[in-house]
Order: sequence, then structure tokens, then C-alpha cells
Amino acid sequence: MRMHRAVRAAASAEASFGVFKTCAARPRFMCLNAPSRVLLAGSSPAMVARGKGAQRHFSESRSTLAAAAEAVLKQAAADPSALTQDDIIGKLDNVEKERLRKLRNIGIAAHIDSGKTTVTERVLFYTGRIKAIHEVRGKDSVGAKMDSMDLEREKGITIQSAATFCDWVKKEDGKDEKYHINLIDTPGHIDFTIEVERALRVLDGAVMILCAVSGVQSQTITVDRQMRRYNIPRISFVNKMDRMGANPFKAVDQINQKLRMPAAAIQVPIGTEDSFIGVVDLINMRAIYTEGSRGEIIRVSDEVPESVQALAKERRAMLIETLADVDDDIAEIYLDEKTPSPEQIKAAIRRATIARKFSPVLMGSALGDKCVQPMLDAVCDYLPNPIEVENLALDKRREEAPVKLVSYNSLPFIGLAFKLEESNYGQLTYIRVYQGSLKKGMNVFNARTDKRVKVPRIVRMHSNEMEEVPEIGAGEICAVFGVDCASGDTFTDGNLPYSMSSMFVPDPVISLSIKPKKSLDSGNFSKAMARFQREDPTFRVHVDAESQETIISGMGELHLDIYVERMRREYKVEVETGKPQVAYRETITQGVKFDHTLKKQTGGAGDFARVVGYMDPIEPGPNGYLPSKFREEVTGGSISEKYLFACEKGFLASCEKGPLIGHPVLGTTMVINDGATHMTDSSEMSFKNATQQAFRKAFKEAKPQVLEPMMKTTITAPNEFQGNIVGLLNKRNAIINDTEIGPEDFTLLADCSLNAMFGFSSQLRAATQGKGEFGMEFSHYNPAPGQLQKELIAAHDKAQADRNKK
Ligand SMILES: Nc1nc2c(ncn2[C@@H]2O[C@H](COP(=O)(O)OP(=O)(O)OP(=O)(O)O)[C@@H](O)[C@H]2O)c(=O)[nH]1
Repeated sequence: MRMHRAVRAAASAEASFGVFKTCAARPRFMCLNAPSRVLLAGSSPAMVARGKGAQRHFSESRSTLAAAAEAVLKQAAADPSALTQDDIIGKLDNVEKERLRKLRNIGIAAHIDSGKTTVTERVLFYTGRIKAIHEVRGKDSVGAKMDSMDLEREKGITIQSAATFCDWVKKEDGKDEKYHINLIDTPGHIDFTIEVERALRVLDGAVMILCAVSGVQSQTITVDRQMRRYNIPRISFVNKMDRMGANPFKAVDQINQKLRMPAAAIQVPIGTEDSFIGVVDLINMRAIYTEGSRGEIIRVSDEVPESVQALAKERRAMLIETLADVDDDIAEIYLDEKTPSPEQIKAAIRRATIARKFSPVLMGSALGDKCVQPMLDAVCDYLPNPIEVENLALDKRREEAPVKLVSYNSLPFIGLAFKLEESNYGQLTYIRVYQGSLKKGMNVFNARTDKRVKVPRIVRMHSNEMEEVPEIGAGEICAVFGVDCASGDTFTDGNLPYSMSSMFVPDPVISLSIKPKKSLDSGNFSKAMARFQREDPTFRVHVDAESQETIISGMGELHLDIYVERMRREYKVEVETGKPQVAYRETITQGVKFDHTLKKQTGGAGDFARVVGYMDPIEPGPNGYLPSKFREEVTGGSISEKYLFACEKGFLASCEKGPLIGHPVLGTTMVINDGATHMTDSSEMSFKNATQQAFRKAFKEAKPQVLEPMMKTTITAPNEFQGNIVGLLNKRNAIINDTEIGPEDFTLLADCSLNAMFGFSSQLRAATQGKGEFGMEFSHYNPAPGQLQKELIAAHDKAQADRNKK
């Protein structure tokens, strides 16, 4: 057996110091265990009184809760900095702790077609939320519950994330334990990535699904990145164990190698492919079979079939070894050459998973109705409950100092609106309640707009159905009607000047012109545009000032196609679209001075404005080009405040539509430090126009450049095609950043320009006999190649000349 890292380290310590020490440090794994100062949300006696007088929904626990909250709040009022989050949690009474202990907010995320929706359908069936199972693109034409949109059912892809909830009764040592699970099924396709972003922003844990044949795929890598961005602990589920060539251990190796996430199987399969009938639970060394017409009967046997005994022993040893690498308790037991008990293993998996140092891997076949229930047990066993996750808000009173939120019903309310959806009953706003509870009829404050709104209706979502509730407790997810806001807004009870950081919204990279075929439809067309924009922050609409065309921008061709199709189906508007265009940017590369006078004095009211200053390029930051900036450094009042404001407006308008090819301007500073005003002929409009003219002239003198979007591209394919793919990428001037070669497949990470990637999918298919796949997401802007810049500028100038002729 190979020498374990902990043994090696200890042995070398012994060699150097002559002392053999076992791991002394106790694990500091859960984020909540580290003592940290907490500014408690709210401390006035009035708030305590409000907490006490709240609607009696959680009736049996209310009085104890209020008493506990009062004690905590009083202490916080006396000295807020003296309380740690542990103190607060320690003071939560048992009923409240029990409610939170059995609450899970989880997402299901994975590469396209891994089976997220199929798994979710089983989860809903086994938890009794739905009475029958319907397949994605199934023969009965009903479609899976979570793909509620017609388009999703037809295409067999998830477009929008869908939320639901269920109760799972976990059987543990002959006892039944009921867990409440809020679940969000997310789309796999990169074009709908915002749906994954906003789901992960508000969830406490995730199930990462992998295909047993393909293992880690290009989009798994993106999902992994997103999970890391929001510190999401995850369990992994290797699905499609019924498929030919299924190999769960390949997926385990790839999670370790490609995602660099320590992972180990906690099950091994019994039977393969067609004859896959169950799994061995490696922790308790027992066999689990799912039987019955839809796998609803779980049979547990202490007898592990002989055919898998050796494999089970080997994999159990690997599990313990991997855990010893990430958990000090297991490392200590391992060093003492003892075997940890099932309880110790389970506890270590839970600690390490929540600390995001480990991912336990389970396996099954959702389509074959096999072994989904043990995955649900694992959600309860290893993913965190809301008080095990650190959720921070920013305190506006204290220079946005972070404040920890505690999912405690009697504390003042804080929630985050993470998704908006138009429904037949008006705007539906999805909210994660981080602290306090949200009650029907309650007034909440929008931290961004400072506006007070009443919450008329609260619902729990079950895909496209809803269930009205009078109150939602802390740590839960719900949706509300009649609350006007933007995606990412924080809501409070009005006493706390807190806001929460929002999710990451990637920039759109593709745009196209669009117009209704019949002018009669323009009313519905505008309605659809407004709705889609409100719902999806990665979908943008603007009207080009010169061509008067409506331009839509988004994350990819599929993203925009789906909106065009939704417009046709949901709004009955047939549209004409232009060719997809890359979202270019413009910038300057050297500093330049300007002194520009706008002068029209031809009798009557004239126009006069003089602006003097300079333009400079802004050094790109670590994430690329920065937004352009305006500054005034006028001394002596040569331009009044009012006119300087107009200059800034002129600057912003210029940046929206750059002088080179009409695309937005990045990385450019414009400074106005002098100028002149005419007593009667100057106006805000003349200063705005003068600034725009000066900008245009100076920009062209400052060695401008067209920037093109570069895409972080991940390609996976069988090893024999590596040469072909490198060839394809070289032709596209891609920069290959990393290549990982596994036993069968390789993964290549490259930066490619989006422009060069049009038509790539069909070429990749041809070059790999259909076995290669790729995913890409926006990374940064780079200067476009010289020839392309010339072509773009020439095309833009020609279009402008044609327009002027008309
Ligand atoms: N053989 C086999 N096929 C499966 C299994 N689970 C799902 N599938 C099939 O895989 C395809 C994709 O399943 P979905 O559940 O739509 O996958 P998804 O990950 O939700 O897809 P997107 O959301 O569009 O990315 C469907 O044809 C399913 O029937 C499985 O366990 N075994």
C-alpha cells in the first residue's frame, strides 16, 4: 500500500526531530466553528417586541423562540462585538435548532444531459411530491415535472431553473427523521449559465451529477468553477450506471484530477450496465437494492455479494485514505493504524464536505430507477443546514463591514431576491430568507431603492405550480407576488441598513438585430422584450441610435434563439433577425490632448461651447479592461457645474457607441480641465455635443483598437483525437493554457476568440467522430487581430455612408 501523506509527513518529522508526533491539531472545519465577531442584526427593544408579537405560525415553538431571541438581542444591544456566531447559535432553542438541522437548500447542477431533470423527477416521486414519473422527452409526451415550459419539453433541455420542495424521511437506526428539502434544478447549457449562478448564490449545497460514461465533461468544469465562486459544498452523483461502458471510478478519478477536488466513492456498484441492481454502502459495508416497479422499495442486506467484496474492501480503504488527507480526526486514527467506525467515517465526510475539502461520490441510474434514495440520504447526511453556512450582509453604517446573518426566525428579516419571473398573476419574485421570517402582509424595505413594499402573497414553488403560505421561516426559499424589484435586491425589515452582495452576471457576447414582421405586433414585441430583460440579466436590449434597429444581446446563439422562439409562442409575434454579431469593444492605446470649440453663430440663438482636456488609456485590471471614466479638473470656473454635468452626459453617450465601429468603449479616461462659455449661446446641449465631438476626434488620434471577446474554452475528447484538436485550435490562433491527459480522455483549456469559434462545434464533431465536446464562457477582452479590425472598421464606415446617402 502506498504510504499515506500523513504518515509520510509524520515520519519525516520524526527523522528530523527524533520525535514521532500524531496529529495534534484538532480539526477546524466548519466555517461556524471558528470564533468570529458578529454584529447581530438588530438590537432595539422595539424589534424584540415586534419579534414577540409576530404572527403565530410556528405555534408550538413561538414563546420559547421569542424568549431566546430576546436574550440574544439584549446581549447584542449591550455589546454587539462580544457575540460570536457560535454564541448566537448556542442560544437558539432546541425546537428552532431542530427545524434548521433538518432543512436543506440544494441545487442540482451538471453538464448538459447528465440527467439532472431525470434525477429530480425521481426525487419528487420518492418523496411523494408527484404521483407518477414522466420522462424528459418521454413517449407519454407529458415531460418531466421540472421542465414545465413547452419549449423545454419539446427540446428536452432545461432552459430555466425550477424550484421545488419536498420532505424526505430518512431511516436511521430504525428511527424516521423527516428533512425538508428546497431544491433547484438548473440548466446544463452554458447559454443559460445565469440560472446556475443565481441558484448557487442562494443555495447551501449542491448535488453535482456526472455521466458514468463521460465522467467530468466541459460543462462540469464550469459548474465546478461556479460552485467554488459561491463556496458551495457538494456531493457527487454518478448517473447513467445502466449505460454501456459505465465506469464510476473514472468519474471519481476525474473529480480528483480535473477538478482538483479530493473525492472518493462511498458506494460501489452491484452489477454493471444492464444488470446494475444496487450498490454497496462502503461506510456500513451493506448492500442496498432498489426494487419494485419504480425502484420505490429499498432493500438493505448485510450480505455484500461475493463478486464485489474485494472491490468494496479496496474502495473502502481508499475512502478512508482520502479522508485522512482532509480530516485530522481520521488522519489520527489512520496513523494509529486503527479502523474508523462507520460513525467516525460519516462524521468526517460531513465535516470535510461542508468545509469544501471533499466530495463523497454516490452512484445510480435515474432512468433505471436505481439508487436515487441513498443520494437523498447523503444530501441530509453530508450537505450543510442553513446555520452551518456563513452568510454575510454588508452593514452600510459601518463602511459596508460584513455582518453574519443567522437563520433564526425571531431576528429581524433579511432576504435576497434572486430571480424574477413573469406569471399570469403578475411578477413573481424568488426570495431566499437569510434571517428572520417573512409574513404575508408584512412591509419590507428594498435596500437599493429605500422603498417600502407590502408583501401581499407568499408562495412555495413546485415547478410551475404554487402553494400559498402565510409565513416563511428563516433559511427557507419562497416566492412573493406584487413586490417590484430587480434581480439581486436585498430586502430588510426597514431597521437594518444591510445589503447583500449579488450574483455574478457575465457580459453578453453575441447580439443580433430583431424586428417584428408585422408592425401590428410591435406592442406585444415591446412587452416581450421588457419581460425577458427583467427576468434575465444576461439578456439585454437596446435600440441602435443610428440604424434605429432593436438589438438583442445574450450569452450565445441558443440563448437568443430561445427568446425568438418564446416570442413566437408566448406573444404570437413572428420576428425577423439579422446575422449574429460578436459584442466587440473599443479602447485607446495612448494619451492625447484635445481643445475643441463648438460654434454656430448664424444669427438668432447660437451654439457655443469650448472643452479642453486630455484622454488617457486606463491600465487593464487583473480581470481585464475596466469601464471608462470621466473626470473634471476645471479650476477658475471656466465651465460651470451645470455644463460639466452635460459634458459627462456627452462622454457617457460617446462611450456607449464608440467612434470606430459603434461598439461600447472600455478603458478610457476623459478629463476636462478647461474651456469657455458664451454668455448667451452656451447651453447644456452645446456642452454635451462639444464633448461628444471632442471625444470622437481625440479617440481617433489616440491609436484606438477594436477589442474582441475571448472565451475560456474547455474541450474534452478521447486521447486519439488530441492532435486533430490542437490543429483546429492552432488554426484559430487559440492560446492553449493547460492540457490534462487521462487514461482515455484528455481535457484542454484554451483562450479562443469568440469570433474564431463560429462553426467550431461541427468541425469538432467531424474531427473527433462526434466524440469530442466543448464548452465556453466569456473570459476577457483582447485586441482583435489587425486584419479583422480593418475589415470591421471598413464595414462600419460603409454602412454609415449608405445610411447617409438615404
Ligand atoms: N441511460 C440513461 N439515460 C439517462 C439516465 N438519466 C437520464 N438519462 C437520459 O439522458 C437524457 C438527458 O436527461 P435530462 O434529465 O434531461 O438531463 P439534464 O441534465 O436535466 O439536461 P439539461 O438540463 O438539458 O442539461 C434524457 O434522454 C434522459 O432520458 C440514466 O440514468 N440512464
